[in-house]
This record gives sequence, structure tokens and C-alpha cells, in this order.
Amino acid sequence: MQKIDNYIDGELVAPIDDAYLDNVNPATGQVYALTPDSDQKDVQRAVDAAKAAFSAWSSCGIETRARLLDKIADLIDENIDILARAESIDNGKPLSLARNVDIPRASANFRFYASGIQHFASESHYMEGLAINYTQRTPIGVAGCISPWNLPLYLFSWKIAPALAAGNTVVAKPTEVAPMTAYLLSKICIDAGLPKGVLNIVHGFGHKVGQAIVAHEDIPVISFTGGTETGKKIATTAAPMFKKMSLELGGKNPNIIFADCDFDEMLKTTLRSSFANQGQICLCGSRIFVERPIYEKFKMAFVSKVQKMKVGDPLDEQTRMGAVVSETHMNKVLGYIQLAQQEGGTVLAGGQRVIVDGDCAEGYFIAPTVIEGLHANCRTNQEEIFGPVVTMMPFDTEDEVLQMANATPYGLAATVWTQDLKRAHKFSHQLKSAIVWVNCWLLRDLRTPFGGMKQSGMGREGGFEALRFFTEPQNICIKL
Ligand SMILES: NC(=O)C1=CN([C@@H]2O[C@H](COP(=O)(O)OP(=O)(O)OC[C@H]3O[C@@H](n4cnc5c(N)ncnc54)[C@H](O)[C@@H]3O)[C@@H](O)[C@H]2O)C=CC1
Ligand SMILES: O=C(O)/C=C/C=C(\O)C(=O)O
Repeated sequence: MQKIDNYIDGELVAPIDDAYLDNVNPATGQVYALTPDSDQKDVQRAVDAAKAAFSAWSSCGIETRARLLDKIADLIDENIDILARAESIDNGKPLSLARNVDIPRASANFRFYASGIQHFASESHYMEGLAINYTQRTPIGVAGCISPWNLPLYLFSWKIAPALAAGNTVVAKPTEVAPMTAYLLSKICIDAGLPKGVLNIVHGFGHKVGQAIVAHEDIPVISFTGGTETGKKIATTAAPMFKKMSLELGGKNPNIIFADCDFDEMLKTTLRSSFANQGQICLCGSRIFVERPIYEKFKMAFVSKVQKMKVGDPLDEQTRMGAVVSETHMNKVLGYIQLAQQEGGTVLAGGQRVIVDGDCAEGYFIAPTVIEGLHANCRTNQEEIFGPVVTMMPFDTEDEVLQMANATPYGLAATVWTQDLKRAHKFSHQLKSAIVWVNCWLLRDLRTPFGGMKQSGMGREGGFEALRFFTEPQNICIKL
């Protein structure tokens, strides 16, 4: 069986204790590879390598760093079919999604920051006739990057690329649930000629490898994407050590549909914002609020389309919905569907596990599920389900829907559908969401600040925000 290696000091190496975890294909339920079950000792090796590499990497010049990041992006593009297939098998997502979204975005992340670092400028502040201040931004040191399973290579590279571009060296931990493309990336980095120790990838559990990274005294900066509960644990360890932290956490995002929207465009996009990647994107619009005059029309049209969505083998080109990432996660999502019914909800579509014929008979498939009749404050409407489950609620006024939309502990993303420009501006501004999409969803411009308010996170990634995060500002004041 294939064994994944750690990538430390430029080499592919087995974990020190030679211990491994099963890597399961969620579409078949079968173990198909082994992942290192690394621990603190492997993290220490990675930190030693990253520290040794820092001086040369941070001073080699931005053109050299940019050239290497571009080379990595080129190699990702050249290997798109291998990477997309690996991502689909490892995660359960449709192959078409991996090929059209995940892998192109991974190469775009490297290319974007190869260019971004060359346009990143320091500020200067002139004190009339008295002094000039300039702010230098220098790389911090060894950065810790920890990423989740829902968009494995997409989010892993979204952290690593700006950290490296800014001149840091990196100790990174991909998800243990879908680690294969991070492993393939380590081979790509070797082929690209990335100097040894600049990027180190340590595989394994969060409570072992992740915790060892977060607690390590020589890693002063941590970038994490994942669940809010894990974010709290990380902050508990890192805050007393005064580490810089960027936490991109969960969401319970409202999708607010006004009666004056472009109905067809809204319907098409709402299918995507509800169920893309089996609903396992922190930005999915899991609470759908529909203005009462079009509630019944929307319900009929939406449910009919959802019932036609093909759930099946992720490697089949026709598949729109693949498997959810693991058996544990499937059971969690099914548990929420049960809870919704106990809370008084009516299941309009889906609501159960799907058994797919053939090789996928043991896979973790859930029918896309639509539920109505729930109160906005119930647990189903307050907690992140992170699966193919949405709820629908009617509303009558802007004030009412604004109150419901904002009434969760989360504040990540919102979508608003209206053709009234004035309302679009005013209403968006009042939403307690760090990202608002009007008449679209997941339309990404990598230059924009990305992150969450409230329990959806701390700090922002994307564009120059990430380069600011991964550098230390120093102000130098020169008296004239
Ligand atoms: N971006 C998002 O919004 C995501 C949200 N989630 C939510 O979180 C729930 C739990 O999913 P999990 O797979 O458990 O995600 P998680 O948040 O535990 O995992 C994310 C990453 O953090 C690592 N990790 C776990 N514990 C850690 C610790 N103590 N210290 C450092 N790193 C640690 C994991 O190994 C993984 O690489 C999901 O059901 C979903 O609701 C999960 C993944 C992504
Ligand atoms: O940067 C993006 O386009 C998407 C990010 C998505 C997540 O962070 C997530 O689902 O966890």
C-alpha cells in the first residue's frame, strides 16, 4: 500500500517512530494509503530545518522567491490531472470540481503571491520639516500553517504561498483526513528546486502535530483554517506566548433572497452555494431566507432541482455531489438532520444516506437536503453543520431578515439577492459578515481581505493582508 512521507529539510522521510494512520477513500470506505502519524519529534526536525534555512531564504531577494513560486505553480498546472484525481479520491469531491476549481486555485495561489510580493510596498510618513518615518516589513521567521480537509490543496497553498513569498520558512501541517495532495506538492517543490528546509510538511493528527506546531517556541506566527472549537484551542495555547495568529474558522452563512431578484440567476447560484463540495465550504449559504411573496415559487423550483442532483461516484464526470469526507463526518451531518426533525423541521428533499451502486456501495454519501419550518434560533440554524443541508425560512421585512441573518455566533459570509442597488448597499453594510456577495457567490478576487467576524475568526488573509500578517512592521524615524 502507498505510504505518504513527511517532507523535511528538502527530503521525503518516514516519521521517526515509523507509525502510520489509515488514509480512507470516502467514496468507497476503503483504506488505500497510509499517512505518517508524526509527533513532536518530527515537528522538531522540521523546525530545525526551517530555522537553518531562514537566513538564506529571507535574504535571497524577492525575484528569486517569486521565480520559485511561479515554478511550483507551473508544475501544479502540468500535473493537474494527477492532482485532481488524487484530491477527488482522497476527499470524495467530484473530479470535475477538483479539476476546475481546487487545483487551478492552488496554482493561482502560488502565482498570485509570486506577483504580490513584487508589488508589496512599505509606507512612509513625512512630518513637515521635522522627520521622515518609514515602515520596514521583514519576514518573521518560521511560520506554522495548519489547514483543513474540505479544500485540501486549495487552502494549504493559500497559507504557504504568502508565508514563503514574504520570506518566511514554513512548517506546515495538512489535514490528516485528506493529506495526499500535500504530499504530491512536496514532490513538486523538490522538482521545482525549492531550497531545502524552506518548506517542511509534517503529516499527522491535529492534537499531536498541530498542537506541537502551535506550542513550539520557535514558531512565532500561526495561520490556521478549520473549525471554531479547534481555533479556540489554538488561541488558548498561542495567545499567552504572544504569537501572531490568523484564524479562519466556521460559518453559518445567510443567503438572503429578496422578491425583486433575478430569479433564474439566483436559483442557479443558490444550488451551488448550498451544495458545492457537498456543502463542505465554510462559505456555503446554509440558511436560506426568502421574501414571502416568492417563497412558494422558490421552494417548488429549488426542491425540484435539488431532487434531480446526481449523487454518485466522484470519479464519474456526471456526478454533481460526491461523498462527504469521512464516516465520522457523515454521521455528524445525519445527526443534524435528525435534530432538525426533532426541532420541528420538515424535510423537503434528501434527509438520508445514499447507497451508491458498485464500488461506492460502502461510501459516505448524503442526499442534498432541504429543510423548512424551523425557528431561526434553533440549534440546526445556529450550529455549523458543514454538509449538504440547508434550511429555508420566509421573511416579510428587511429589519426582520437582518435580525435573523445576524443572530448567530458566526460572521463569515452572506449572500444577498436583489436588483435594488440602494438596498444592496445599505443592507450589505448592516450585515455582520466579513464577506458579502451581492447577486453572486464565491466570486473570488484574491486581492480582497478574506476572513470572519465574531466566532468566524481573527485577522484577514488574502491580498496584501496576508503579506502584512506574515511580516513584522518596524518603523524607523529619521529626524531631519
Ligand atoms: N474552514 C472551515 O470552516 C472548516 C470548518 N470545519 C468545521 O470543524 C468541524 C470539525 O472538523 P475537523 O476535521 O475536526 O476540523 P479541525 O478544525 O479540527 O481541523 C483543521 C486542522 O486543524 C488540525 N487540528 C486539530 N486539532 C488541532 C489542535 N489542537 N491544534 C492544532 N491543530 C489542530 C487538524 O488536524 C486539521 O489539520 C467540522 O465538522 C466543521 O464544522 C472543518 C474544516 C474546515
Ligand atoms: O479562499 C477561498 O476562496 C475559500 C476559502 C474557503 C475556506 O476557507 C473554507 O471553506 O474553509
